[in-house]
Amino acid sequence: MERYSILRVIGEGSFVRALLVRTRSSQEEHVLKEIRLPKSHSKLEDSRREAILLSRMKHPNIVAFREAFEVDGLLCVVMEFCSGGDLLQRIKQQKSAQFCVNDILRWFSQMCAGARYIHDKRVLHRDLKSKNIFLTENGTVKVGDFGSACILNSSKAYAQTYVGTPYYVAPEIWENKPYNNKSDVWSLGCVLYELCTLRHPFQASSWKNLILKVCRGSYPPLPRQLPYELHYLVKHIFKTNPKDRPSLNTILTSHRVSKLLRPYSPPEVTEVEERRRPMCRWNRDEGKKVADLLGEKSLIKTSTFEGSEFHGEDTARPRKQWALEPSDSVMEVLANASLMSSESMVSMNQNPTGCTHEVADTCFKLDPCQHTLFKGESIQRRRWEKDPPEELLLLLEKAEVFRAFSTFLIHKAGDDPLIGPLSQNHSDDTDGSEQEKNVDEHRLEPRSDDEDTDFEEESSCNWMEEVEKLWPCTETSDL
Ligand SMILES: Nc1ncnc2c1ncn2[C@@H]1O[C@H](COP(=O)(O)OP(=O)(O)OP(=O)(O)O)[C@@H](O)[C@H]1O
Repeated sequence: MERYSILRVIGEGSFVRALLVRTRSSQEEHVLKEIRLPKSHSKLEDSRREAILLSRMKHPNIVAFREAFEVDGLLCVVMEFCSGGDLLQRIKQQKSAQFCVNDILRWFSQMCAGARYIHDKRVLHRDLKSKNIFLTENGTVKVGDFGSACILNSSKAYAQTYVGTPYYVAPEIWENKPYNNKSDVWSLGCVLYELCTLRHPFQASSWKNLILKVCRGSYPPLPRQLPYELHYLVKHIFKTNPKDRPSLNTILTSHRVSKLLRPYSPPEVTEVEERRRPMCRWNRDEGKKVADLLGEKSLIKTSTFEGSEFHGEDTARPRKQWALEPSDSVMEVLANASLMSSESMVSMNQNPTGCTHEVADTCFKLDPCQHTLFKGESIQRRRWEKDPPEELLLLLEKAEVFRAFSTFLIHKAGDDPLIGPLSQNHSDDTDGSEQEKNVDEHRLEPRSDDEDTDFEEESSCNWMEEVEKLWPCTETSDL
């Protein structure tokens, strides 16, 4: 501890204190998080999780870990200081001025790159929200706060309780279904929506309405002036069935929005993508065939008088043409050129079912009874129930809003969950939800992304139990 001098306290909760410190040797500023260590062994391990997980993450879009140590019953985690503050503060600073599209794309691309790295390590963050996404001095986005993260297929006991923030929690969590990488995607979708609108996508004055809206994927549409790709992405991310949601890898590489995001990806990420893309090379025979064909095409073209029609001239202008045999240099270039394999064509032009977008669109339109035709097969699409369990809704209906305040303890924060950090006031006139459903069903309707669910936590969390614990006086016989 003597290696650091404390500059100021930047945040304080019941168990955690965040300090801005200066490292005496280098004079660099860092954040030192002091976490009060619990007495019980299992909870002790939980507390160490953030330090352990953070120490394993090395990525330009993840808050860098420096060191961790224990002293006087405190776990101290020292990490990079992001002097630009968090995204929530940044959004609030805007007041009502919208962000420019470039900023939205840059930040979103970088947070996806950071979160994809986490998923690649089979870790779920589980508390992605604008408050946990930081900006450095030069405007780089860093995903932080791994206090709620979990390693997949780890302790089932931990998996029983989903630690999250209600505004950002995916429908499958409320529906008591297994959560997976797509649940983090939902949360990032909420952050993206906030960047686009400066509002939460799901806003309500009661728990029941909040959960209903989330479970129906019902949110006010994005401003029309935003690019079509962003509309499409948000709609895709807020699919209530996680299998229909794209993974972060899809978003960054093969989604309609990818080409808009790519210029903003950190160079390291683009390089990794290049390495992931299988490289195929022409062999010499194939190269010769293509070169021959090109040669023929040139010959055919040269039999017409280029430009005469357009310019109204009838003078023949001879074009350069290949000799009958393609030159050695052409053969050389073709032999070494990378050929886009059919696999990468799929990622560029097709959805993960293998249909091109046009074909898949047709499949979708021809398919009112939820069957998707592909390669002559009829594949039954699985669907999730539309609404959360009736039992849960009845419980929530009985719960008074002020009790919802304590429910937020499940999510380890102290604010009223129904006054989100961006909520203007407690009441919400958008509780009526159906009209908020996005329109343009055919154009924007994304298709199932089953193969894209990288991994899934085996045990589901049990919200029913959590809610019942909070409202023990509720007579279950009344339900
Ligand atoms: N690496 C960092 N760089 C800059 N500020 C940080 C960093 N990490 C945390 N902070 C800030 O420190 C404060 C406390 O953060 P901390 O993660 O302890 O709790 P919190 O975000 O307030 O609560 P929660 O437990 O809900 O995440 C917050 O204002 C946060 O923005």
